[in-house]
Amino acid sequence: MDQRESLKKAQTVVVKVGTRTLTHATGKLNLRYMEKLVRELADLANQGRHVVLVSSGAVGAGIGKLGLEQKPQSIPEKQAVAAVGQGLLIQMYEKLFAEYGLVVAQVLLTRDDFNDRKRYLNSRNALLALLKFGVVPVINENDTVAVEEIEFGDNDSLSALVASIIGADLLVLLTDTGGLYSANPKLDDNAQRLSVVEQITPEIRQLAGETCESLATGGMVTKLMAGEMAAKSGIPMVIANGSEADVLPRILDGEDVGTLFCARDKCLESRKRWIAYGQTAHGRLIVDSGAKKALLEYGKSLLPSGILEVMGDFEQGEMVAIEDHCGNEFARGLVNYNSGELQRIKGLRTEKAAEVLQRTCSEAVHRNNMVVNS
Ligand SMILES: Nc1ncnc2c1ncn2[C@@H]1O[C@H](COP(=O)(O)OP(=O)(O)O)[C@@H](O)[C@H]1O
Ligand SMILES: N[C@@H](CCC(=O)OP(=O)(O)O)C(=O)O
Repeated sequence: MDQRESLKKAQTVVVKVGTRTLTHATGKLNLRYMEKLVRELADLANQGRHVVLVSSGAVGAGIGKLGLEQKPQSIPEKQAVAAVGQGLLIQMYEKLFAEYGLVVAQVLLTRDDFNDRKRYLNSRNALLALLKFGVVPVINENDTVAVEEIEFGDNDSLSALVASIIGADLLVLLTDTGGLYSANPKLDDNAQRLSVVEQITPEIRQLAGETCESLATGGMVTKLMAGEMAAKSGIPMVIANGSEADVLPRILDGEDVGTLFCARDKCLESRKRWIAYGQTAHGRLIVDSGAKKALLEYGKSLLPSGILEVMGDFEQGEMVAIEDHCGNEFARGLVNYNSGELQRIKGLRTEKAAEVLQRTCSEAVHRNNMVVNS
């Protein structure tokens, strides 16, 4: 079936909207746009689809409300401004969705909520329960508590992770350009829109530039990262201009709107998605070329004998990045030893490792707990 045609059947749709589309340059909410967005989402819900909204704009709206000239630089100020803006956003969504008889639920997440598998599954179950009740979850990063170590930093990645954990059928990123262009259309008048991207290759990545807007985060770079995460989770993604008339119904009617990023046929199963995207790496294992080949080409587990260096401080069961000696990460997985133990047995054959630790020794990272880049 044509890739666009297949979008018609999407049952659960995650829509992410960026700051620049939700707020005016003053930081005040763009009410006309919010009304349009809510109307289109409500119409999708009326078609019997489940909709999830990932909405940025808390910092932008907070700036507008407090009459600040620019984005605050310090973390506490940014957190305070987000707390003000998030309230405004949800109040407006509640009012607008209520006009169409829909109930909204505010869901604020941080990266930390996904690190622990139990919390990850709890978040998923809560979101699925909301959808079962016919509620529209309105999700944002919990900016008021998220500091660097536990933040996503951009809602493009957050929306892809949300789509992945609830097993959505489509992710739509609404922004202020008509999709991915051959160059940044804000800077180059000759830039051409790409209609379909089969796979995010290094050439495609090269097209993506930063944002030109001071209130936005990430530009096309983070949108392509989201696309990669979605594709590997088996979910197609569309980037489109949120201001275009009827943009959401047209995408779901299979029209040639925005840029469609196709899903991979071979995608990761749920637990491996959590290993690949839900977790932050607690440490790094630098491995030799033999180990790299065994992992990438022969689908093997990582043995202590292939480890050259152990970096960072981690506990057994935590997620570590696996890198070659040039520092290229090519896999990640849950480690069977803590960092102190691995320091003592790195480079040793299994029998020798057992002698050193005085217990039976096995793989450093078992294949079942590992995801390799493909
Ligand atoms: N190749 C490209 N195609 C389209 N937009 C691009 C490209 N490279 C960079 N951009 C920039 O990405 C911006 C959209 O990202 P961003 O400002 O972060 O929006 P949002 O707030 O919707 O997340 C565009 O306004 C544009 O300036
Ligand atoms: N969580 C932040 C938005 C972060 C973000 O990704 O912004 P954007 O690039 O405008 O989607 C906020 O609500 O202000």
